[in-house]
Amino acid sequence: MMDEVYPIMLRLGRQRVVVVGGGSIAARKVNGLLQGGAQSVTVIAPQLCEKLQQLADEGSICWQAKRYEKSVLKSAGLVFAATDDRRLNEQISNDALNCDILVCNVSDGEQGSFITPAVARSNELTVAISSGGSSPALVKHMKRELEHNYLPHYDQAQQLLKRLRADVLRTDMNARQRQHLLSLAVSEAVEAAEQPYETWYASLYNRTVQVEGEDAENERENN
Ligand SMILES: C[C@@]1(CC(=O)O)c2cc3[nH]c(cc4nc(cc5[nH]c(cc(n2)[C@H]1CCC(=O)O)[C@@](C)(CC(=O)O)[C@@H]5CCC(=O)O)C(CC(=O)O)=C4CCC(=O)O)c(CCC(=O)O)c3CC(=O)O
Ligand SMILES: NC(=O)C1=CN([C@@H]2O[C@H](COP(=O)(O)OP(=O)(O)OC[C@H]3O[C@@H](n4cnc5c(N)ncnc54)[C@H](O)[C@@H]3O)[C@@H](O)[C@H]2O)C=CC1
Repeated sequence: MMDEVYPIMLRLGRQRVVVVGGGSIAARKVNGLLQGGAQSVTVIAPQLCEKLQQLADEGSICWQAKRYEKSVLKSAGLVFAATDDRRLNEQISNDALNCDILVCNVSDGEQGSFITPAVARSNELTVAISSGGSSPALVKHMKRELEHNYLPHYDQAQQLLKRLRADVLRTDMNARQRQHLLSLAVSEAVEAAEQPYETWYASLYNRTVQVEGEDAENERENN
């Protein structure tokens, strides 16, 4: 049984990510990293599989054609120990942990400091699913289901609510009014695309101001 885990959404940007190993599992991790916006991925391996070779050829990743040595961890922010040698993966994990670098050990999930969730994406929505290492095949299945049957349903609502929230943040509504308006909007957003944005916005605004007015009146009466 794995310990509890704490999920976060990382902005990797130029952060240096080091992947040790160049096989199919390393390739899957690299793919996820690139999809997640990583701009500096270095792969350390004497040999690369076809997919990684292609990414190296097109300049999407950096390849150092050599065996692991501790110095490759220098200035890394994130490390994947993804060779086919369990003992080496453990060594890499310990080296990284000793330098306070976040590390994932692909041959023993309990050994590193993080594990890789399955990730379902649809536009700006990202859902990360984890079984804490107990069933990777199940989270892979759930990811597919979310991507095909669930997330697309919210695409339009997400775009609409993004615009609405930006507009609302520009008004002089107070935090309570904003919260009221936005939670009202969420309950309507899936259907809201059928009317012009301005009409919907005005309706939300009027209802929020009205409810807030009634609330303030009730408060005065109670005091
Ligand atoms: C702990 C973790 C560490 C980590 O890698 O981060 C880990 C560990 C291990 N996986 C193993 C096996 C498999 N892993 C997959 C698939 C995925 N594995 C992923 C994550 C994780 N795997 C982390 C936990 C995630 C969690 O549960 O929350 C996914 C979600 C994300 C990704 O890899 O990107 C990706 C699916 C997403 C996608 O495809 O999009 C499949 C299915 C398949 O390949 O079809 C199998 C075969 C079936 C099976 O065994 O269940 C083995 C045994 C190796 C051996 O036999 O030697 C270990 C070692 C161990 O158990 O510790
Ligand atoms: N976490 C996960 O999702 C999963 C993990 N696994 C584990 O992942 C391991 C790797 O699997 P694959 O990628 O399929 O293996 P693979 O055999 O395709 O690739 C192994 C890679 O490690 C490299 N390597 C070996 N010794 C090295 C060293 N000293 N320094 C640097 N690189 C070195 C090789 O050059 C090769 O590129 C498996 O042993 C298995 O335990 C397997 C399935 C899923």
